[in-house]
Amino acid sequence: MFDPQLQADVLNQALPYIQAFRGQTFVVKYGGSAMGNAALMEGVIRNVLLLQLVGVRPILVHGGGPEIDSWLNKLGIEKRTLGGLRVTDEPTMDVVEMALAGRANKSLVAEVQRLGGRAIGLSGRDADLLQAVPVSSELGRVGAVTQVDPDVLKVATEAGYIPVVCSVATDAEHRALNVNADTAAAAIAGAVGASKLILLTDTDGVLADKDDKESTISTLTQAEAQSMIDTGRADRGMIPKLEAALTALKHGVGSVHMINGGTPNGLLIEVFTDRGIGTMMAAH
Ligand SMILES: Nc1ncnc2c1ncn2[C@@H]1O[C@H](COP(=O)(O)OP(=O)(O)O)[C@@H](O)[C@H]1O
Ligand SMILES: CC(=O)N[C@@H](CCC(=O)OP(=O)(O)O)C(=O)O
Repeated sequence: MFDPQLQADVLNQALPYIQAFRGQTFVVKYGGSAMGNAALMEGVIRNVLLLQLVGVRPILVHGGGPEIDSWLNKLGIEKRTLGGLRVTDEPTMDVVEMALAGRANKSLVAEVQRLGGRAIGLSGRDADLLQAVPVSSELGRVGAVTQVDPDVLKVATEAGYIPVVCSVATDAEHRALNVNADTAAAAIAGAVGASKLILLTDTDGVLADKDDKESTISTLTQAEAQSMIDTGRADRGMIPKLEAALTALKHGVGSVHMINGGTPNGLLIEVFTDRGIGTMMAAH
């Protein structure tokens, strides 16, 4: 039942967090695995809008692995991955860009607008936001970020827009490269001086045992994260996530949070209460 006293208490308890985070930039990475359901997406975007209204500058970076997979499938192009990254030949790169910069980006922009916010959709190729070089010949058009030009993000956030960024980057010849979205989010978080990088995915955080959904690690040190990668306790999508977290912390981001995009109000719980959910990695 609606309890006005309880509702007022909740708002009141958020005061110290709102005071602490006002004016700070948070990069929120929304993974394709947690983007599939319209009701969940609405919940996440409402939380992002609330963050902005209490003075945080949110930047939304998104993936769209399942969206890419479904278009590859329709076009009869085989999917291959290596170490959690998509092997990206030229036809695959076309599909990646169409799916990420097109469908995935615009559906998030539309959702922000529908819920009363102002969003500007960007690809890493816009304003040279994400510059990259090919990682290896084996991976084809997969890019490693070499430089971020955060200017356009600054202009947009200062004007009250929520930037919605997809992880397609530009190479030196102005051609597209496919960057893992966690990697892109970490590079952006470092370049804009974000205080938090929040990765929303489809597990409750980093699992000590990847086959046991109940084994979420609440606090992970950088050494433990490295060891999970080295010993194979993290695989597939979790490897780029842990590597991204380590990169972000190295570049001055205050903390990295990995939470389930499907937990109702998960973002608000993580940011505005001391009962964090998911996995937190701090700089020290
Ligand atoms: N130790 C681990 N803890 C949590 N998830 C793990 C772990 N190792 C592998 N994974 C896998 O990583 C997946 C998340 O990565 P991914 O599918 O790329 O998500 P997103 O689209 O959110 O980036 C999980 O669904 C899980 O299958
Ligand atoms: C190089 C590489 O693997 N790029 C990713 C980019 C999208 C992504 O990262 O999406 P999620 O966040 O949903 O996993 C891909 O092609 O799937």
